[in-house]
Amino acid sequence: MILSSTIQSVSPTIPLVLQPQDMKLHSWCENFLPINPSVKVVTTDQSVAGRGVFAMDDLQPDERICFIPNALVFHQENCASCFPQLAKEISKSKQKYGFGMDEKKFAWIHRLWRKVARKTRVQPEFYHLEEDDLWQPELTLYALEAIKENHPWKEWIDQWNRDDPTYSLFKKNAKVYDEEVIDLTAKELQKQANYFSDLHLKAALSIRLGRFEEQKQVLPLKDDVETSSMYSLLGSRAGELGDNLTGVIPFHDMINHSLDPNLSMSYGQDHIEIYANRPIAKGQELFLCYTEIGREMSTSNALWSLIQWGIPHRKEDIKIFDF
Ligand SMILES: C[S@@+](CC[C@H](N)C(=O)[O-])C[C@H]1O[C@@H](n2cnc3c(N)ncnc32)[C@H](O)[C@@H]1O
Repeated sequence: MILSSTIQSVSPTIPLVLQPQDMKLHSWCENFLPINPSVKVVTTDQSVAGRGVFAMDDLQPDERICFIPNALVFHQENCASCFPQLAKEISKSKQKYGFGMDEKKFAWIHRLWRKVARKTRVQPEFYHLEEDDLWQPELTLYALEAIKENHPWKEWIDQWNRDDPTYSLFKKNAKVYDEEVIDLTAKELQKQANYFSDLHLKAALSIRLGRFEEQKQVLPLKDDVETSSMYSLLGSRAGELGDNLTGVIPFHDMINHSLDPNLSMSYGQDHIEIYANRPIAKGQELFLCYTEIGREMSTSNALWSLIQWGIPHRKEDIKIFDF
């Protein structure tokens, strides 16, 4: 994986070739959403992340890349109408949990956070688990259900992928007390972003795993590798879509991140559109900026981006040093 969140890939010398899994994914997308015939999802070393979306022909500014009907977006509301039984179970679990009722239940995570704060001098935000924080475990349950039920989303979900140290940790279904594996993961992450201290990385990983454990006490998630892998995959693909609505947008989720993106998005009443915001030459990779913060990237955003999305940023792209 190349550590280049801001560098646009140059026109490749080797022609881009679609692998069989790329063709499968592409035909799934084309079945459901209009995509510009000049762009393709390609698995290639020329992508910043092993797979991305590329221009197979020159694209003009404002040219539409794809049109995604809201009904296809994998978010809590659409999932609840596709899987009403599971939606009922989720809602019952939330009611049973009773947010804010039993603060003592999570005293252990507050203790952990205090320890982290003492060691790193980072003041972690102390917050109690709220209903809005449950999008990741909730969408995990729906994604696993879609696979089980062979829902039309399955073919797309089967292609979800990420390749970074945090994902490896979740693929082992590691726990917050597995210090050795957390240590090793922090070392791997440090190779990608050596401006973070070992302690910061370990703290961030522990908080991430701790929060997952906390969420597992609210929703009926299994304690297995399939569940924790899906949870981590979702974390790297989902975005906030509106009030209490988070989701994964088909095709959009195949586009990699850059702080200097060549694509922009617009939101209609019932659809989302992605279009080129400048001329894009044949062979270039297409990019969106995942963070609204864009060029105002701070150290805490960079740490979050590394842990949650698996995306390292260059030190020179960090403009605000908030720890
Ligand atoms: C929404 S997906 C993008 C498509 C992804 N490459 C794929 O093959 O499915 C987000 C994942 O892509 C990778 N990624 C995206 N942008 C990246 C970048 N600029 N540098 C490194 N990895 C990136 C990260 O692993 C992240 O978890």
